[in-house]
Amino acid sequence: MAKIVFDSVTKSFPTKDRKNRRGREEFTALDGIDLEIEAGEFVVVVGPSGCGKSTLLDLLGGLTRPTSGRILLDGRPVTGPGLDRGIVFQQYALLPWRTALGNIEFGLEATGVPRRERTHRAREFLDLVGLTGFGDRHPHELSGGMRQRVAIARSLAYDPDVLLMDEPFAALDAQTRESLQDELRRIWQRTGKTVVFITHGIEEAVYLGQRVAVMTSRPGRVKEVVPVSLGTRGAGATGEDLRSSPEFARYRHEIWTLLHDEVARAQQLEKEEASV
Ligand SMILES: Nc1ncnc2c1ncn2[C@@H]1O[C@H](COP(=O)(O)OP(=O)(O)OP(=O)(O)O)[C@@H](O)[C@H]1O
Repeated sequence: MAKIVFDSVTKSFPTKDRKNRRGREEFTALDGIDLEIEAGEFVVVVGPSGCGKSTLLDLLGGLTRPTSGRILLDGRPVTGPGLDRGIVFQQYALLPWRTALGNIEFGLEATGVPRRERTHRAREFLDLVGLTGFGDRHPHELSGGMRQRVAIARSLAYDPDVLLMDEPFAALDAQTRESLQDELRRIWQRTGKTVVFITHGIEEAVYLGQRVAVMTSRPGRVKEVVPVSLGTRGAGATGEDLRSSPEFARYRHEIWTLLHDEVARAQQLEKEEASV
């Protein structure tokens, strides 16, 4: 059985809309999501703004429950958050009063790892994300990219099977973003984690994903899942080689085409709502 299964998952929220005040109308954010993710896979989810990407990740993180359908992790329904899933958000969510090392250790405190072992393990993960020597810095003394590295290290330190990432690089400048994409691929290859990664960026999706799930505009459904196989990913290929290859351009175009109508529809919906 797949590591993660979304089985006809629907998520609705109660609405305060004037239009819907009569009956018990609800706002449907996700409608019948079916998606299976294998252990060790890197799956990227793209979709227009407001199509329910974060909601999908929150459900998998156990931060919220589906209205109908099931989400299975290792065959068992997700009923709440757990240490088997690490979450990295767009905003760093680091504790400002703790050092980089202290923030990574924080993730280990809940797991009952003894203090000395915690420090040792935190250093290991600080090294893994390329921050050797920065352990004593506080978040305000680190750049945005470094803070996000700390957030990734913190999520990895307690060794979750699954890493859930909600636009983790969206707030970074282009060069930092690209170098963190490389780091993340390297870490994924080394650790074998299952990664579910959300982004607005088509290039980011093609670069990172083994499969890219394209969602429809609201209510979010999975429109198509595109397997990405970049032959040029072989030994010695740089990020630049990959991004400028014809096959990369082909995938980018395929996903762009799938998204194009959905983005137009999402924008139309927004306009209609603004004029009510
Ligand atoms: N707790 C909530 N209560 C009511 N509506 C919500 C709630 N959470 C999300 N929504 C609505 O559900 C829809 C999907 O939201 P979500 O944040 O999952 O979309 P998204 O695809 O991640 O958007 P973006 O790309 O802009 O971050 C949005 O219209 C949002 O306003």
